[in-house]
Amino acid sequence: MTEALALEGIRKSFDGVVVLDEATFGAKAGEVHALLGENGAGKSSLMNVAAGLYAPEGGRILIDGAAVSLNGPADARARGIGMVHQHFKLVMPFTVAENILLANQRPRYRAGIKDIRAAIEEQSRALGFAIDPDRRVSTLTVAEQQQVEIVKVLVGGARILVLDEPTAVLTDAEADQLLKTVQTLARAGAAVVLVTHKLHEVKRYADKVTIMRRGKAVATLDPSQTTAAELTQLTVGDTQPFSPHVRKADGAPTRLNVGRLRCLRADGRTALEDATFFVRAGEIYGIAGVSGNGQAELAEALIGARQPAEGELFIDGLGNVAQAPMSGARMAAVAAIPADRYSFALAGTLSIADNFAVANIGSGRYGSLAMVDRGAIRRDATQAVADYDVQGVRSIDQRAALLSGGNAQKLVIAREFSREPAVVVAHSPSRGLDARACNAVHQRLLAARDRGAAVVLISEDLDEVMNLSDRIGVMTRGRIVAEFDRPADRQAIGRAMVDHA
Ligand SMILES: Nc1ncnc2c1ncn2[C@@H]1O[C@H](COP(=O)(O)OP(=O)(O)OP(=O)(O)O)[C@@H](O)[C@H]1O
Repeated sequence: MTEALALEGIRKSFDGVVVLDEATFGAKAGEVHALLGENGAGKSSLMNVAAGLYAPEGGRILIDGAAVSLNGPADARARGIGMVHQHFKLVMPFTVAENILLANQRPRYRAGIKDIRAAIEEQSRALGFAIDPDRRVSTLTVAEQQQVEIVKVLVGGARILVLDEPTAVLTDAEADQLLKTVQTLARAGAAVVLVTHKLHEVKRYADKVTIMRRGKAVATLDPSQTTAAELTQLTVGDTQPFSPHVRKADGAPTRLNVGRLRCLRADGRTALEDATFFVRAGEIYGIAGVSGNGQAELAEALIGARQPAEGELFIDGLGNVAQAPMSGARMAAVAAIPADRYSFALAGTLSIADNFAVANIGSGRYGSLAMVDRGAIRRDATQAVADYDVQGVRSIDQRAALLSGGNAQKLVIAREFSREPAVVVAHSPSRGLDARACNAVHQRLLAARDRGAAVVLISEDLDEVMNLSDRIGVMTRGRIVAEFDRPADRQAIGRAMVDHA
């Protein structure tokens, strides 16, 4: 059968650095084709070529067997290629319907919005999503925004669907539901490309898998005939599995104390309701729960990006900072690894060095604001990039937005751990990381704990929470509804999530 999408010998470089090196990839209608590869291997770049965002320097693009030259993203969309990006491209103050209308222009706004609303409702129903077309995107959780992105490309008539790490922000159950839906779309005739780092998704949902390494597609395999260990080996080479030892923090001082914290969402609805827990020095406190139950708001409140409506937030050495303005001392004390790195952690248009400096400037380590020691910043940024294996850095003066998703996350982590924070707040810290980088981040969290930091690990990935946490709180509807000591019973945690929902 002819491939719906074929990319042959694609070449692309940036600033003279080769990013795609004769990469070849094909996706057939009716199939889910996974694309695997370590952070920075070129997966997003290759798909950006397919989506008309990057013009290739060599090679051919074929749609249904016919060579085409894509004249930008609108041209790719018109030919049935729809891509959902790692970093969503939604306009936050607009409603769902307005966003989808914007991406799929209609001649007249009024008729257009009615028409689009009906299309959204139809697609959402078919996909099993509960999307309200009139909700403002800024009030949606990350998982809901992901669904809007998928509906957006389907409303646009995509039949070649490229999903760049679509489940990175979803819980296991949400991811399963999404991938089942995606599989159904494929069976109904779509060609689906699934960029992912999650091997179980490849094994369970993909009909084929292509592995990329350093800009090349090095193998295409049948996932049912390949073990997860073989896929890991092909993707990142050997990685060392590790087992975190448990540290008993009983009796250690409390470094973070959250009492009856209440936060409202932008639309006035309550996101956090009486959230109460504490974390001791030398302890990882994991927060498990279905996404959208207040985790994002909690993380934002803890890192100072959101002011709580009520409640207390004690940080060791700083006192109650619930209503306090952001300060250099707080930035120095709390390491912030938020789930949405481009909203809260990185400024894409600033250089890598400036992004590195920004969270450390208040500490006085680089002089005063009036006299910044740029030499020291450059030295530390260069060292951190090396220590944390941030790849794809031609120069620390390059814009952070040019890093691959996983490498941008490594930069955030490098910066946040470059000081010795008393409290670490990590929300989905391994989102978008390949197996090796994910292991490295887990090791860093454990090292921070062993050094005496209080670590809050918020993650929708229950395995991650269970593997690393010394204690686990289950969060439902903005409250910690149950707590478990290690070793926690997975079933009991699952029940707590559901019982209180
Ligand atoms: N517009 C751009 N300008 C400069 N460099 C770029 C640009 N887009 C991508 N790159 C570089 O190309 C390389 C491949 O990045 P890409 O995002 O394709 O990797 P990836 O396999 O998707 O990684 P990840 O799993 O981390 O998302 C990286 O080194 C990245 O910095």
